[in-house]
Amino acid sequence: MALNVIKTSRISPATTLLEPLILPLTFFDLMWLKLNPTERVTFYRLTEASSHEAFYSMILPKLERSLSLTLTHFLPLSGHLKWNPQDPKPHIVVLPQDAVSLTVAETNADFSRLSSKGLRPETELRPLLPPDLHVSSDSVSVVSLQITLFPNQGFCIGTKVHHVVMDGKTGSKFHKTWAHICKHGTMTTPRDFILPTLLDRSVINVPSRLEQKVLELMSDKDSCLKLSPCKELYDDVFRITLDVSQENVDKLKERAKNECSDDLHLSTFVVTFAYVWTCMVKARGGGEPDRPVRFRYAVDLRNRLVPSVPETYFGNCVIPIVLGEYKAKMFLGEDGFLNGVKILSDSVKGCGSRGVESLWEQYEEGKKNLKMGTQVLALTGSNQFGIYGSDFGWGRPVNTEVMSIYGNNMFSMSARRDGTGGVEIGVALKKCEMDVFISLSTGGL
Ligand SMILES: CC(C)(COP(=O)(O)OP(=O)(O)OC[C@H]1O[C@@H](n2cnc3c(N)ncnc32)[C@H](O)[C@@H]1OP(=O)(O)O)[C@@H](O)C(=O)NCCC(=O)NCCSC(=O)CC(=O)O
Repeated sequence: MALNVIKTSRISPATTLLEPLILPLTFFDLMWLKLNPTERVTFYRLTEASSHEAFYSMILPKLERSLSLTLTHFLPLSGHLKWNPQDPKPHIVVLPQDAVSLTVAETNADFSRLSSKGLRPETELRPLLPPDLHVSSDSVSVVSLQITLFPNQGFCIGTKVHHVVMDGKTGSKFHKTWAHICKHGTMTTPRDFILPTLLDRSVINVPSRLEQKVLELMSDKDSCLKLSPCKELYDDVFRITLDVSQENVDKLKERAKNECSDDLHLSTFVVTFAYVWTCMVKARGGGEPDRPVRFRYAVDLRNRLVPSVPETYFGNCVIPIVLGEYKAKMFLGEDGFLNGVKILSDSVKGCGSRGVESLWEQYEEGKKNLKMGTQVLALTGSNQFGIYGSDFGWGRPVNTEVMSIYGNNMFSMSARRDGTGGVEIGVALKKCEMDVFISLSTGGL
């Protein structure tokens, strides 16, 4: 696949910032200081009438103008992460001249194949992501974007976002706001993403000692702005999207109910996560049944804190939940699915009743005690974000993929494109494990 970079521009917010905007990182932001950026690609099909010329004369200028307008509501995205030597913690700073880097590229690749849900090599999708976040001696940018045209077929928006600046909920709101402004030319307020965004950090009400704890665990100050080295990308990693229909979700819920009389929290999230994790453990092989496995997901605390955090809050309000250590054999047998459901059901129930400090302590302990060789299966994204609602004026996305799961042990979740319930699960695995995963996951439904 050939990729030709046409231009790289800097898109600034359509507002005049008279003074720098300084946003201290909260406990929930600091947690993600060392994490690799969240990466996503989203594909849009163009109609036959949208020629190559129309893309450059009409579509691209519209995308650029609406991005600039959107950034006025999401100002921190054009800024940088900085940590001054005299400050106890880092902050995001937005200077009047700051802008977001937008790369425009063209490719001769087959749009239909790359944007399909079928098996695709990871290496063919990664060029659709923008260049890495710009790191200088004392700061790092927080967002990088790329729009790639597939002439006469469609285009793709690739994003890299430093997780310290926003979580998945704020991120999907950004994407949907950009789409809405592009389609309608203005920000009439749709019900599901109320503007303006709230930058006030005082709405995050957690014990102040937690910030110190997270800083101790996450960083040494000298190297705080360097992200962890990227995970190695193997040539033989493939990606697939597993479509779990509402009917299949209902069957999984029914199966859990029939196998267990306990009062379980049987949500779509719980049953599909448990189902996929048993397939992932089995895909690794049953040769070492005593090997340690862990599971990780994030919980949104906006409605679980007291007082709750307004829906309009811009930033992070999620905390990772680590489940384990378990032995692989617990998920290899007939009762593997039910074991997963019980663990997750208890965990989700606990998120509502346990305080933030207790959730943090569990995570901290897990991070410190991680044994070498543990298979950590992590879930990213959520079926509650409605990411397929981002229509820029040329229809809903044909596909959207979280790309930062290439590390071979992560998978992503979103609601399905057609809005008829169920979920999509994005998986990236080495080919040998992928073959087993496909036969197990499709066979079991
Ligand atoms: C902790 C959770 C994952 C748990 O999700 P759940 O869907 O299980 O639970 P929920 O409380 O939200 O409730 C919704 C579902 O539970 C059902 N439900 C509620 N009470 C129930 C009960 N007593 N018994 C059975 N079902 C019940 C509802 O009908 C619905 O099901 P049904 O669904 O079947 O209709 C979620 O609450 C959450 O916080 N999601 C957001 C996570 C997030 O933000 N992730 C992104 C992290 S950042 C990231 O990853 C990076 C990035 O993306 O950029």
